[in-house]
Amino acid sequence: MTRKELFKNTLRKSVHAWKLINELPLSDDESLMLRHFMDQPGFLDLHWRMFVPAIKGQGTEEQKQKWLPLANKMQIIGCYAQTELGHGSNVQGLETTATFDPQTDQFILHSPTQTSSKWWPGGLGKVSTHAVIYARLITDGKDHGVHGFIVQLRNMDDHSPLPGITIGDIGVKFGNGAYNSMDNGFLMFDKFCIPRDQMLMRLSKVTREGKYVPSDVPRQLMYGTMVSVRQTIVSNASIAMARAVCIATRYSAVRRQFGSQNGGIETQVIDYKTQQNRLFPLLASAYAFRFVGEWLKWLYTDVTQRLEASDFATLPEAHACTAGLKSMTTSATSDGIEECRKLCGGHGYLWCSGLPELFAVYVPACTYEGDNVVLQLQVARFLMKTVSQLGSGKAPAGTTAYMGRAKHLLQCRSSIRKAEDWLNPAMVLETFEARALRMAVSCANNLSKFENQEQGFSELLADLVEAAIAHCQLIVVSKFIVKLEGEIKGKGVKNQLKNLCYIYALHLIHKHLGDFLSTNSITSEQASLANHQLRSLYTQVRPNAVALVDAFDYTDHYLGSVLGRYDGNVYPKLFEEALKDPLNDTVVPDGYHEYIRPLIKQHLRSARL
Ligand SMILES: CC/C=C\C/C=C\C/C=C\C/C=C\C/C=C\C/C=C\CCC(=O)SCCNC(=O)CCNC(=O)[C@H](O)C(C)(C)COP(=O)(O)OP(=O)(O)OC[C@H]1O[C@@H](n2cnc3c(N)ncnc32)[C@H](O)[C@@H]1OP(=O)(O)O
Ligand SMILES: Cc1cc2nc3c(=O)[nH]c(=O)nc-3n(C[C@H](O)[C@H](O)[C@H](O)COP(=O)(O)OP(=O)(O)OC[C@H]3O[C@@H](n4cnc5c(N)ncnc54)[C@H](O)[C@@H]3O)c2cc1C
Repeated sequence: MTRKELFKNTLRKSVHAWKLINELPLSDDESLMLRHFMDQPGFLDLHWRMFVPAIKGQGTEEQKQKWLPLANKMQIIGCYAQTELGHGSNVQGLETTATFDPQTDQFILHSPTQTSSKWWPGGLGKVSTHAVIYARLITDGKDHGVHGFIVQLRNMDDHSPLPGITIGDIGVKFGNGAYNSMDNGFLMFDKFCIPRDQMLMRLSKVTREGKYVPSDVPRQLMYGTMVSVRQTIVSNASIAMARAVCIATRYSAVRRQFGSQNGGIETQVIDYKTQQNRLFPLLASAYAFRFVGEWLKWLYTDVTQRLEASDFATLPEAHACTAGLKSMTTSATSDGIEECRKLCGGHGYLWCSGLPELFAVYVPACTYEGDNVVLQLQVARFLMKTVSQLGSGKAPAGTTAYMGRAKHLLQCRSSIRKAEDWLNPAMVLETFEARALRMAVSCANNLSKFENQEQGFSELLADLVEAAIAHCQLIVVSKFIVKLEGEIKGKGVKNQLKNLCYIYALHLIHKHLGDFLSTNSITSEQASLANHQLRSLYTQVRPNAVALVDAFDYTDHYLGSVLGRYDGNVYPKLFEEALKDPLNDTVVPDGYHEYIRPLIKQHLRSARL
């Protein structure tokens, strides 16, 4: 499809989905499922995942009563317009202004520079009638920082932009189809006025007289919508990883190369240890991210309930966990999808493998909802704060509880003696805890050598990100272990999950061996025992690998991959797909008479001479 066709088709699908949701009707969870099967980014994502939650989270009761019924019935369509041409990560650096005019009781929205243009918001370019806009609030010449506003963008009769608004699509993005179904947009305000009651005022307010009343709750609650989406992105990472792994695993069982003597049957590529060493950790990651996603959903629900009761104690941890896990899982999944493409050899590069499209649509997850490095630095700040408070009497809680055992973890030596010890949950956990704590403490020690903490932080950014990743990996490993300790129906299933859990943990040890050795969390002998155990786990997973991806229950239609077909009938179907290509409509291609024939004839003539 051309971009225009793709966009229009996505509108058609979205509206059809909305119709089904209402007619059947579907529950929230079922609607989410429908979104997965629709399998295309579109304006509904931003309306439901960001616009509505922003009003719910930051609006007053009156604002919710006014706007939510309209939004819930989709009588208005909204998006989340925060990022600007000049600033995305640095939210405090946004330039759009919202100046209160006491004469008219309105805010005047203005884009003072080109870099202040809103740039990227999904659904903004062509669809949304409304947006939650983030702009610097100015009253009586004073800048109060960034706040949210509900703004109508387009005329409700003919969809034209309202006077004072310039709006459009930012252009083609990475890949052929992929994220191009979405109208990511730009927007400029030219002294555009909105009534005062359209500032989202649950947190801070502007009175009729123009007095600014600051929030009596943490201002970071303004970032709540991002926290909520980051949480869902973790579960989505598992879905995308599982999809790529399903394709690569099934195809690896079909594909044969080498290994035959005297023309006998060749080896299935899945039987090569190198293939297993690349594939099975990704299979394990798909399961691991699902379990940590379930846990994160619980954590998010818990913090939401606490916030409603004005208990803000766990907000920093919820922010650190959602930011860090969003970052870690999306980076691993993007890399994992690309690895799956390579695991499928040349055919993985074909569009009909399903992997190029999956990669193109998935990879912006490393950037949207917070650049992955910027988010890990938030985790690092949280860790440095926690380390600095050790010994102050305030015991670290939740995912940093292990830091409360700093004395032990800083000096303990791993008691792994034989390969099987690497299947001991307590020993594995302690290894990850020791590594994470030692990396964090080492950063904190290095930071303390700087007179200026911010300057020290800047200098140590790369180390801090590594410490943050180590902490996040510990969370994923620990939540997988907790899952195993819970009720799992069927001993066989439990055994398989156990194998995957230890593959996940031991492959991380192998991958980050430098961290584990340099922090003395393990010795090189223990590292080689871990490798030995990993190889043995691969052997145990091998006979069940295809069943473990069948368990994701993806239909062929959803997978959209010739290589990942359930029936394994890959080669005839590759031919079928090839023959569908428009280039094969004619035997002699368009352009033959114009370019190829004259070229060949010229050679023939010169050959005769
Ligand atoms: C699509 C493929 C097909 C199939 C998939 C199938 C289905 C998919 C289904 C649905 C999709 C799901 C979701 C997708 C929906 C939409 C996603 C699409 C598009 C994405 C939209 C966006 O990108 S919106 C824009 C996002 N922007 C960002 O994330 C900006 C990142 N920057 C920031 O968050 C902040 O600026 C910052 C955190 C980096 C820094 O903030 P600030 O400068 O204010 O803070 P400080 O560093 O000074 O810290 C101050 C203290 O505040 C704490 N803090 C910061 N943030 C938070 C927070 N959120 N909550 C709580 N506390 C916070 C910080 O820790 C500091 O604390 P101290 O104690 O140290 O003072
Ligand atoms: C597909 C897609 C959809 C999007 N949808 C929306 C939307 O609906 N609404 C919306 O408001 N926005 C949206 N965005 C914007 C998105 O949220 C931002 O692009 C994202 O937050 C990253 O910000 P940035 O582009 O400013 O990156 P930058 O911050 O400019 O990042 C550039 C580089 O600088 C590095 N960097 C930046 N700051 C630091 C630092 N402090 N320390 C170390 N390194 C740093 C980053 O790691 C990165 O390598 C979307 C983006 C994409 C790609």
